[in-house]
Amino acid sequence: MTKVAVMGSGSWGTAFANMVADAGAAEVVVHGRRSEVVDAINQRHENPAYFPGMALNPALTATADAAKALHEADFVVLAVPSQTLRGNLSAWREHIGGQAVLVSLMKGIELGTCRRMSEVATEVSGVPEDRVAVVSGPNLAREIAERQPATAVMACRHEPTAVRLQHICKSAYFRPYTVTDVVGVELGGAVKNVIALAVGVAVGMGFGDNAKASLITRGLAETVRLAVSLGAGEHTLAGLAGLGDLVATCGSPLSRNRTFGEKLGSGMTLEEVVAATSQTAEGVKSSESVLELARRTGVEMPITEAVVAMMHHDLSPAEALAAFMSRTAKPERYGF
Ligand SMILES: NC(=O)C1=CN([C@@H]2O[C@H](COP(=O)(O)OP(=O)(O)OC[C@H]3O[C@@H](n4cnc5c(N)ncnc54)[C@H](O)[C@@H]3O)[C@@H](O)[C@H]2O)C=CC1
Ligand SMILES: O=C(CO)COP(=O)(O)O
Repeated sequence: MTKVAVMGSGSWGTAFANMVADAGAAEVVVHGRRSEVVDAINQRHENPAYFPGMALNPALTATADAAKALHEADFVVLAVPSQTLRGNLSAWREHIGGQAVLVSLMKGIELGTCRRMSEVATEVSGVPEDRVAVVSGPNLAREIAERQPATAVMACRHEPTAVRLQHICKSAYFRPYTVTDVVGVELGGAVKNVIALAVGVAVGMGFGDNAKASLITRGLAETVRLAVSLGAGEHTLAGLAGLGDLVATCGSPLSRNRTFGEKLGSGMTLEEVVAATSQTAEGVKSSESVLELARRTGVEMPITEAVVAMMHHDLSPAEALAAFMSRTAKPERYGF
């Protein structure tokens, strides 16, 4: 039987592993760092750190031994924070089999290098691009752990690899589509976290659906500008990994990025928000890499600029709003 190793037992790693176990076409093992989480998954079929009281598939197993998880794995699913992937994968690569497919669940851009996660995965592991895939879309982990219906895209330059991944993920409540535009899918996922921070700030400031919809729509426009400049197909951003994920994340109180922004918008200081956040809010760090990519490609990204200024340069939400609203009047453009 196909073996899937999910490296990371946090929110999305656990929900994804459980979803693949439910799909029934593969044997699934999760690698976690904490023995209490590993023991709880094996003995009580529960991850008390992320989804207390929620029943996981009893066939799902866990191990704290990375080599054991990776042994003879056909698919190696990477579910760690974007900024730690390079370090994590460096430790794991010697145990990854010669024909394994790497699958990134991550939505971030590496600080310093501005690399997408599939690029980091290829560079560190030596696994060729044809065997590196990305899963993205409107996938709030808790809803999927609750077995609510969802869709996603499985992206790989080599379509047969995406189809293999689709086969092991398809279930009664999860409908995966395939695409070959890895650049568009990864940029869609990384930038939506930045836009979700901005939406969260607006929500925290007490604004309603007009502000939210405006940020989502203009956020999509700047995402398309960047992604197309870097080689993506425009239509990908109108799909699940672009618009779909933006709508889900920006509309949901379950989003860690939106929640982070909301706390800042409601008056907490950045330090207080950081101290109150235990899970990964990727947009906080990735916003700097996204802005750097925009500068390199000469693309204008005003919402991203405002987010970077609020997250890293002490601009207050009120100042960011004033700066955004006083921009020069212009015709509406979607993309270019
Ligand atoms: N939670 C969600 O709803 C979704 C998350 N994602 C993406 O999946 C990726 C992982 O996110 P989550 O599972 O939600 O994050 P999380 O914060 O819930 O879990 C991160 C996991 O990585 C592990 N880890 C391994 N090495 C680490 C290190 N050096 N530092 C910190 N943690 C380390 C942690 O122990 C933990 O199990 C992110 O890129 C996120 O954007 C994508 C779709 C949905
Ligand atoms: O990517 C997500 C939903 O698709 C989850 O968003 P957060 O990381 O903001 O929780």
